[in-house]
Amino acid sequence: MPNAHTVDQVRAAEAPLLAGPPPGILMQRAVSGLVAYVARRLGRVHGARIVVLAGGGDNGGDALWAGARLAARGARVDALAPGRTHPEGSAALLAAGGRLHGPDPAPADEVARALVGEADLVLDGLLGIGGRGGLRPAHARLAAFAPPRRTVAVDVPSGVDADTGEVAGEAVRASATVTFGTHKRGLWLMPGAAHTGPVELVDIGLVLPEPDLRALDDADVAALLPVPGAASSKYRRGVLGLVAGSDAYPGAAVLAVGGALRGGAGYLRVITEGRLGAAPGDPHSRAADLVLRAHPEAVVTPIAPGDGTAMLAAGRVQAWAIGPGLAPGPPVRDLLATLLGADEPVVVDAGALDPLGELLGADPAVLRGRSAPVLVTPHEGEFARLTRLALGWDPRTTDTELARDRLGTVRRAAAATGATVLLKGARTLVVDPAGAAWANLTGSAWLGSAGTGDVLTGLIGSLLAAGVPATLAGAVGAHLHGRAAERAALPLAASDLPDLLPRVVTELLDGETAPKPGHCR
Ligand SMILES: NC(=O)C1=CN([C@@H]2O[C@H](COP(=O)(O)OP(=O)(O)OC[C@H]3O[C@@H](n4cnc5c(N)ncnc54)[C@H](OP(=O)(O)O)[C@@H]3O)[C@@H](O)[C@H]2O)[C@@H](O)CC1
Ligand SMILES: [K+]
Repeated sequence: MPNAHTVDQVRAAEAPLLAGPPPGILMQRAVSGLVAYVARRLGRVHGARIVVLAGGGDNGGDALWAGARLAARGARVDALAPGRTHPEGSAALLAAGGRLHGPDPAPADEVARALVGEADLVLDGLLGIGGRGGLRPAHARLAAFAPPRRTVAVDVPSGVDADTGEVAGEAVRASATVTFGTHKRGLWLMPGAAHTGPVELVDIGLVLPEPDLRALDDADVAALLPVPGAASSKYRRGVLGLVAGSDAYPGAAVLAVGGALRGGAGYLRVITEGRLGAAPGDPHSRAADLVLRAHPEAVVTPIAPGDGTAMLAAGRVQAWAIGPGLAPGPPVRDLLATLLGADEPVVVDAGALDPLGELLGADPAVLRGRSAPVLVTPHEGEFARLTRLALGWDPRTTDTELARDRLGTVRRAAAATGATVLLKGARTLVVDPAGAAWANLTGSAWLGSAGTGDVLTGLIGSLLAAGVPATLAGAVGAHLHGRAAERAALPLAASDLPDLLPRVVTELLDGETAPKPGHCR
């Protein structure tokens, strides 16, 4: 299981190792890992042109020492220093035949631009975990010169807050980040996570405490997946009640059903909202027709809008998912209130999120009396609306807070509402009311298209129905959903995802997609 720690946790873990002999051992371990990565990436060190962006702290020290070792192996190394430099690092570089530009006089922009333009690789050692606030102007100017495809960030892309992922002003964009000891939390949190490229973890021998943020890898997900055994039956594997689809939005139900079926639900009851047919007891809905045409294995019950009694009468379930393709309004609020009154786990998405916000606004304790969890799955816009309705947060402030401290903001929302919050996005986060948090490391930017969230809701609902605890159901669902997206033909459409899940699950269970140690995308 990959883990991420806060800067304070890293500092505390480093302290005993820094206090003991031999001096500088941690930095030399870090440098060895960094040089090994660079050599592997370049293929040939001798004759390669390397530019080091060297800040004044130990992060600059790492980059300068790496530069020295690469220069000793025949690379041409130029270091650009916007201020004072790490004394031992710069001395080592000069002794190995490297060149140091700056700090007095400061390297001219034309010189920096020319060197960086010719470089095979740029090592960003401007700032690491000791950085505070936005980059200072001289650092920011150099950061702007770093070419994203040829830049490797040392520990953290400079300008990205290592704790929160905040990017205040200019920040290096790297094609990869080599980080030391553990993943820094900010590497997994947007917007900083967009600056890292793949992250390579170098073990420097830290003994670390419980992580502040976790991620699942393929092996974790394979171990958590509910797999039927000899004693399984369609009921024992879990019955999901999926409330999705209306006459206005029937397609969302089809997508959610696809996700649910490929999530392994043993039995799927689909409740669609429609108008009542001509004869009493003859309800009819477009969503029901579409679902049955696409997925004949689903058992579909059309109900009149807001008819909670008919919804519950569809049969017993182990978990509910509600929202895809529903238009927010009083009928959905009634259905949701009915589900909250029953004590099964519930996934709340899309058209059921505003109604949940209203229920929470009217009674902040509405989720506290339940023993079964409620998992909400908003994207950023829906999160801002949900927290406005439920908690009275100003949506503009919420947007700012999400950019400043995404994890902290989601933790506050989960704690205040009593819901487990899955915030969808480039690095989906899942946080339970007690603050336990997972970041999802799979996926592709192509997932940002209509309908992909409906598939995710069905998938997570299936996992909940099979008995996977809510936070893990969210994290496992997001992982599988992301892996499916990585395998999609491009451009991806949401309806491709359910059909890609069987291959993903098969590979996971066969152990074929295990990532390289320490590597996350
Ligand atoms: N400790 C260890 O054992 C190991 C540590 N390792 C490495 O050390 C790194 C941490 O090193 P660090 O603590 O020296 O911090 P780091 O980020 O290099 O520089 C901080 C200095 O920069 C300045 N500054 C601050 N904010 C700024 C801003 N916005 N814009 C511009 N400048 C700013 C400020 O200096 P000031 O000018 O204020 O005196 C501050 O003192 C870590 O990321 C890893 O790479 C590895 O070798 C493994 C072993
Ligand atoms: K850096």
